[in-house]
Amino acid sequence: MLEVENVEASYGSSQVLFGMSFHVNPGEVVTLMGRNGMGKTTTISSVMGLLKLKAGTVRLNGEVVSGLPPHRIARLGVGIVPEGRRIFPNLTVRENLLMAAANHRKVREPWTLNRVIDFFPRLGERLHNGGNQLSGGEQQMLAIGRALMTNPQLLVLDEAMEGLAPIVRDEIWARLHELKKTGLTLILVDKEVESLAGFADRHYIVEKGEVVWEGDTPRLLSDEESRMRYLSV
Ligand SMILES: Nc1ncnc2c1ncn2[C@@H]1O[C@H](COP(=O)(O)OP(=O)(O)OP(=O)(O)O)[C@@H](O)[C@H]1O
Repeated sequence: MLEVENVEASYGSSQVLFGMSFHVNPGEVVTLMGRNGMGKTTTISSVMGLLKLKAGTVRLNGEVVSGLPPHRIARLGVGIVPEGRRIFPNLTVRENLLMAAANHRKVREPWTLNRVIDFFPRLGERLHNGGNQLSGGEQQMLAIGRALMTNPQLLVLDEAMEGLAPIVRDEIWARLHELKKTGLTLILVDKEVESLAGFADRHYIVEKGEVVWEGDTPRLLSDEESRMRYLSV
């Protein structure tokens, strides 16, 4: 579904991605792991069209999308739950959700306001609260709900569990399991090997702007040396 090939990208004169390559098959859950500052978020920005590539290609369903503006890539069905959530603090929960609503690919059972509220009942209780009146967990649910309202075929979550209490994380993991069951393709950027291993199919470890390790979950769990080398802090 998604192929990222030899992507190079910079912020001004400082290069961050040096030949980033990975792929995601339809229905898969894939992680990008790695320590802080290694280029995971920059990789996501490159996929979303938020950063001009110096080299390399991004393909979605076989078609080159690198070079397209972000709104075109979003219309093709790539949804994002960005690092830091970025919900609109001055809009209500309902407004945050409705402003994202789109079904450009004409999916048969689209995500709607009611479906998102059924999925996250807590958002239903907070529908008329402002984005700035929500707890961290509720904000994260809203960020996921908002991305679902775009009816993505590929959903990217960047550090979705960051700063959340364990009980809230469990609640959100349970929802992500439900999304996986629907066949939605997911990319998770995260650092928590334990929770990711129980959920994802394959993993890529990013270091200094390139993939230095890849493998499925059993391989990740058995390769303690690589986990220590690339992921321990
Ligand atoms: N907007 C920016 N302008 C300049 N440099 C940036 C910008 N965003 C990120 N960087 C730098 O690019 C490098 C990669 O950052 P990136 O956010 O992609 O890493 P990451 O692996 O996602 O880490 P984290 O988990 O901390 O978000 C870092 O050195 C960072 O300081």
